[in-house]
Amino acid sequence: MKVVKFGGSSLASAVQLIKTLQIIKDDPKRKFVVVSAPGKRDESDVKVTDLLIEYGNAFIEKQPLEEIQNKIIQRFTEITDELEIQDVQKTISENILALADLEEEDPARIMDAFKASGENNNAILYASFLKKNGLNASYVNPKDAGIIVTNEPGNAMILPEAYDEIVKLRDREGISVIPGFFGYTKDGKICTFSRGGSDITGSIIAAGVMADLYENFTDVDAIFSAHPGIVRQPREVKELTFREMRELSYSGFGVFHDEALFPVFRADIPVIIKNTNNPEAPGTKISTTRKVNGLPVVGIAGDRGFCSLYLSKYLMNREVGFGRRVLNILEDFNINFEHMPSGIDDISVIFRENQLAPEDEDKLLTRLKEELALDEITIKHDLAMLAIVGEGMKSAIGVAARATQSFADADINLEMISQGNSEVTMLFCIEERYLNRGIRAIYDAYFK
Ligand SMILES: Nc1ncnc2c1ncn2[C@@H]1O[C@H](COP(=O)(O)OP(=O)(O)O)[C@@H](O)[C@H]1O
Ligand SMILES: N[C@@H](CC(=O)OP(=O)(O)O)C(=O)O
Repeated sequence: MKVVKFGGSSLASAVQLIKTLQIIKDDPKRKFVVVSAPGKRDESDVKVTDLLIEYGNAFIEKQPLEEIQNKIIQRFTEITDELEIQDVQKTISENILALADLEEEDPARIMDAFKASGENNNAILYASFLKKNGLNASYVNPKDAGIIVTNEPGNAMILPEAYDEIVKLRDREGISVIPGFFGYTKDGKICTFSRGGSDITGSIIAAGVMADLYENFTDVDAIFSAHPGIVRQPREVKELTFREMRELSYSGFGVFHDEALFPVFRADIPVIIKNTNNPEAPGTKISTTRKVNGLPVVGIAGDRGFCSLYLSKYLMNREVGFGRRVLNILEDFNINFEHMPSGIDDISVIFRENQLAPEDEDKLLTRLKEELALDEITIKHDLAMLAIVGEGMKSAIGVAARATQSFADADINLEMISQGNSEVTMLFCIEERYLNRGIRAIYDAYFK
């Protein structure tokens, strides 16, 4: 059996839903369908999830709700009218309006209940659409599916015991349509995954039902070696390992959520990324191993929004526990660091800017300077991390040399270089404003 996930772009309009119907009909093994909320119909459009966030904010701030409610209902009505499944529209409209009766104080929980209703109502809609077209399909609420998650609004994680329930879905008759993006806490509260989290639901269901394949349908023929908005017509990647995909997703490939790989990786279930608009294209396969085709690098990813703390102290190398004390102070500020390159007498800590509230910056620097008796401490903002990824890098010589030369030729100064022991990724920290130029330079160096 196969688990299929349709992303927001695949369900943005009636025309898109009709394409997905053919995909489901083409293969009777497609027994589990995980759906996102309707996404963007074109570049200028707004995703239903973003409309629901606007609705949730208006509700929290006790502002008028009618306009935004109508906008959301209208998005669904356009689809149900065109697909002639108007009977289900009444339920969806009522569900959207009922959000305004929510009795909940915590803004984060309110927001999750609002966000989740995009996927939930779309699953109700989608099951009705499949039935109308002669398929034996039914909607399954994530609670009934057994998707029990941690109590972290907007950032939930699946609990291990959830799999004991999810496996029971195998016995269901017909096609099960499951909303993506959210689960329930042990005490029955809705909690969403982080943004893009329907990919995670698909992976959880695939691992839970022990599927043969997890098919993730999106709007591109394959995963490309670089973001198609940055490099013109980048090369398609036929195969990736889980490790390569994890590194690329984490470093900025928005096409597949980085946390979504974990369940399928552990269960050793291959993933295929395919295009709803061109399902004949072979797509990109992600699995444990792949043939290394001679090229050391498979992809180049980049992400903005980092900052770097530079700490220096003469004879730091002699001080036992120095690193631990730095990290303890960071922990007090709830900062999760990404990288920590070090020299003899200095250490840098790179973390995402959103980890540190601007009003806390001075406090953090003062505490570090005083408690660690530093000679110097500085913080640099507006940095980007650029990652070069490929299993083939392990056995290739000169990968770093070629990259650093390309940065030099493109007139880009390197703030930091780091290569993990796995040798699957090499990371470069550069100024944010040079990120796209850097990606293009590195792409040309490895693929042209
Ligand atoms: N390296 C990449 N390869 C393919 N697509 C990428 C890459 N990096 C970013 N993307 C973007 O990811 C988009 C698909 O992801 P997403 O918007 O989450 O789709 P969905 O609506 O199917 O969930 C593509 O349209 C593309 O612009
Ligand atoms: N709709 C949610 C979850 C999701 O996965 O959506 P998409 O498949 O459109 O990336 C979001 O926008 O975050």
